[in-house]
Amino acid sequence: MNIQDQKHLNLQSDKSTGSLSNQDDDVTFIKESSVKNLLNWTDCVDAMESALVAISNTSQNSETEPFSSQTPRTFTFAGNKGVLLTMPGYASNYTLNSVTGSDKKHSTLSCKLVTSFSGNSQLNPAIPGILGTILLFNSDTGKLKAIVDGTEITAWRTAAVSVVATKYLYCDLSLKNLDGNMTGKELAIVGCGTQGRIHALAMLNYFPNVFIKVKLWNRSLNRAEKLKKELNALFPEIIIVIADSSILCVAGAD
Ligand SMILES: NC(=O)C1=CN([C@@H]2O[C@H](COP(=O)(O)OP(=O)(O)OC[C@H]3O[C@@H](n4cnc5c(N)ncnc54)[C@H](O)[C@@H]3O)[C@@H](O)[C@H]2O)C=CC1
Ligand SMILES: O=C([O-])C1=[NH+]CCC1
Repeated sequence: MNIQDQKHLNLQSDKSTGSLSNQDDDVTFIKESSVKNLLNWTDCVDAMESALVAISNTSQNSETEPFSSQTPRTFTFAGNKGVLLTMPGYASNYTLNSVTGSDKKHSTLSCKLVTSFSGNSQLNPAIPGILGTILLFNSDTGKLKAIVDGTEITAWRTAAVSVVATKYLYCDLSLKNLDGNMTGKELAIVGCGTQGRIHALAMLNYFPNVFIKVKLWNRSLNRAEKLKKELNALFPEIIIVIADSSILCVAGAD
């Protein structure tokens, strides 16, 4: 949303949350930089875990159990330049344990709009190929409550779902049946674009003291080097190496 659009909606800045809210309509706009400040891995993984539980129950008739309703996403092609995806969804009776405890139930009605334009990486300056905007509605009245920049959320939630899968399909199994410990592990990241980067950050932040080494591979060396530098600064105790091939990257990794 550009500045003129914001003025048109008579949005006012809320310094405490970094959000912009239209007091007349009670529509809040949360821009990307504020979204980045609001996200953390514990809450994000918790939310994805709850969403997956709700998604697994589509019966729609529970007063108390989590359930969801989700139509297939639609694809609107903008010639051969890119595509606009619409992703509506409703989740009800879910908990966010890390935020509001296990008693409070939440419901969310929303629609995410995502564009995917592969040429964006060639722009100067480059912008992400995948951009998102999330519309949040009051789930009792259907009234629009918030417009949230969804680019960072889309990146985070994708990696957060991988963390949930790792937690249940790898860590539990590892602790119970495999080698019986969760330290000294090696993480392999194949591809160091948006998703490769955020997956590395998700795994290293959510599972502290688990990984001793991260192996990176990317088709072009410069992106692997950029991520190596970032991870070295954030996790100086972890060995970060660049593998010569994708096969060598995954060889021996956990
Ligand atoms: N960015 C996001 O938030 C989300 C992305 N996705 C999906 O994840 C995938 C990656 O997306 P991004 O990380 O955003 O893209 P990106 O453009 O940031 O990164 C793409 C990665 O793929 C590598 N790559 C591309 N072509 C290759 C080839 N022929 N051989 C080897 N490596 C190649 C690039 O070097 C780069 O590491 C896409 O399929 C996207 O649809 C899914 C959900 C969310
Ligand atoms: O599920 C999602 O949000 C996306 N899938 C591909 C691009 C974004």
